[in-house]
Amino acid sequence: MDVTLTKVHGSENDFFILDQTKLAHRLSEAELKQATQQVTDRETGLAGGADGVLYVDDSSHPQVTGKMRVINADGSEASMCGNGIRTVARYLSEQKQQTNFKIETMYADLNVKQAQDLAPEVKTFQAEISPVSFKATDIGMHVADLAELHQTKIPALSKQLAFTAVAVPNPHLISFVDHTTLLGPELGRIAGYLNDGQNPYFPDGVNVSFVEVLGQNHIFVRTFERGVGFTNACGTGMSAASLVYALEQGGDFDQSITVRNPGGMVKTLVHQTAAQSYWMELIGNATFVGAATLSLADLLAGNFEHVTFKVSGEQPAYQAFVAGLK
Ligand SMILES: N[C@@H](CCC[C@H](N)C(=O)O)C(=O)O
Repeated sequence: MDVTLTKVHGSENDFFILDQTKLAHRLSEAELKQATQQVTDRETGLAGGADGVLYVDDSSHPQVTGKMRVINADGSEASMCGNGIRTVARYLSEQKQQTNFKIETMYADLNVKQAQDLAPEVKTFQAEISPVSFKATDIGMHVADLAELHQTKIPALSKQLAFTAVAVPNPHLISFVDHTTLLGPELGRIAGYLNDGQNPYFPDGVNVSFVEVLGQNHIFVRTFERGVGFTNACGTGMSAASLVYALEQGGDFDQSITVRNPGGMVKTLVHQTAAQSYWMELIGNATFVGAATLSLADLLAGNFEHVTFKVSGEQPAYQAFVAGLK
């Protein structure tokens, strides 16, 4: 039996979409992990590898169009993926002929919709990012018995940098930095340590983002992701960074925030619904790079010698969009 994996990206945070509803039988939990580790490997994987695999399935929830599960490159499961959900939104939109619908994720059924293209021929979708929590118990954080972490130094990590931790609902640690620090080695050092599985602060790991303020409602976010490492962009990280920017650094609620990243640019909106109750909107490209077809046996064996890869032709428009960013 043949399987098709669609290679996609949001801000060059790249994934394969595998639609379980098209298979004769659903992959087991062990197969999901095995297939993900094999296709994502940057050296030996499929079509240059990827940051993870987005598994699409039917949802049993009423009024929900489909379900997304996110498996990181290392085989761990993430509760959400902001760049990924836009590409799954586009995939389901084309499959089901809908433009405004809900997708089931681990903790919430999230609203998604087609948005105005960010640039010519750059298909764009927007997604609700929620639920938000600052509670240490929701973040998996153990820092000096603190119930929450806001703009606080953790001397074991850095004597200079202050951090805020938030779950959206996957866990994020955010620090506002200058340009030199944004591009320097500190992010890799700190995030590498916090994702080593041994440290006492985030035993299950955490996505770590450094943020530079470029102007009013204009930020740059660089992220080291749990379960992956450095990625070109992290959608939930950019949403979390936008929220912390609005709360701590003078960013505006309910107004478009431009978020640059190493792979391009997205827009976010941060909303407050009640005291300490927030949600965000993430708007960005949902680009299909191409489609790989191979046998299920080869997928599970990690044998990519007999793959047919059909290029979509969308990537030049995306690259022109990035080249035009100021
Ligand atoms: N790249 C994603 C986040 C993927 C999950 C993350 N690695 C985690 O383990 O929480 C995004 O765009 O949000």
